[in-house]
Amino acid sequence: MAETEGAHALRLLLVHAHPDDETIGQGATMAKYVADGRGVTLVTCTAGEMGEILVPELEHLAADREDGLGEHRRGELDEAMAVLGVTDHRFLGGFGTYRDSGMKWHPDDTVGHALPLDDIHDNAFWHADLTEAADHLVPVIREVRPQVLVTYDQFGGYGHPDHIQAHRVAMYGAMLAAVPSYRRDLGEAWDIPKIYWGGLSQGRIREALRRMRDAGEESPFDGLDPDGPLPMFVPDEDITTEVDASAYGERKLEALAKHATQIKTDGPFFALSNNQGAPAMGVEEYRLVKGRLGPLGENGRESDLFAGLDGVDGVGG
Ligand SMILES: CC(=O)N[C@H]1[C@@H](O[C@@H]2[C@H](O)[C@H](O)[C@@H](O)[C@H](O)[C@H]2O)O[C@H](CO)[C@@H](O)[C@@H]1O
Ligand SMILES: [Zn+2]
Repeated sequence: MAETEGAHALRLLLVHAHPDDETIGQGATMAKYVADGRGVTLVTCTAGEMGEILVPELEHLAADREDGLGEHRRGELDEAMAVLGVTDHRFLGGFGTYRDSGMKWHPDDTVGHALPLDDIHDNAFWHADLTEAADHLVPVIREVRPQVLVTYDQFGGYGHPDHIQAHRVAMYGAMLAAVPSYRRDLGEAWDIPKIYWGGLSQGRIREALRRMRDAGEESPFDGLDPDGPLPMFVPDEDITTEVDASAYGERKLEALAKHATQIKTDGPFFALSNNQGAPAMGVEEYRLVKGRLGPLGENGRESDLFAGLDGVDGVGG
């Protein structure tokens, strides 16, 4: 059961598609801001019912058997959020409203992103009505009144249909929530001052892949050439913000391990982290897509998602 946030002066809202995306993308940032006394609210759009199951003794939960993976991943998410200290996490529209769409890569390159399996469920998130889904987010935005929203880019990061849909719902919901005359029954309008898309820069992934190659480690990204083009990652020049939450890198790894059906702790992903060291896992990158950048560091990037908000409603000073 989500707890309503206390009166935090600074509040972050994250919108993600499946349990585990939040920790993979922003787990260290979430832990840092909770520790800094800021409000952190997570909205997850599906329960990940169609995911793979990396734990053999849980294979009976698969969608084509007992179809119990969504409920199990709800528990994994609870445990991961407990590790990060996040107490306010909700499912869009309530648990089970939207279902994981599954994924397969479309054979036609012009589509460019994964498409769900043909026989997906009626309430698959990919087929959600955008306004209906956004209307589940509007009251959350108007209740939480966040200064910062984080979601995916238009490609959903790596092209998963639910990530793309979560991006659309988050961006459209933020726009609708800001319109005073829109659905007054859903609360008083709130215009989120800063919106970011999470991302991983080509520079950081290239450096990590080269380090693993040189160390003879297996790469978690099959077939990626560290010296070749990396179009599925963000060009360095597009990254505006780098949150150094390296002090929470271990916490992030601990939370990732709670998503045990999805992430192997003895797999190359953890090897990547072990190779880089947990602190490196705690540096998380963002693109500011709405609002004003705060002060830039020597790296030419902003270091705090809440920077540059002076004088904005809800922020002291
Ligand atoms: C990180 C993420 O978004 N995971 C999704 C994704 O999982 C992939 C999927 O199961 C694919 O079939 C596997 O080969 C791949 O290794 C997985 O990462 O898609 C799932 C189904 O929609 C989703 O539940 C999972 O959270
Ligand atoms: Zn996902």
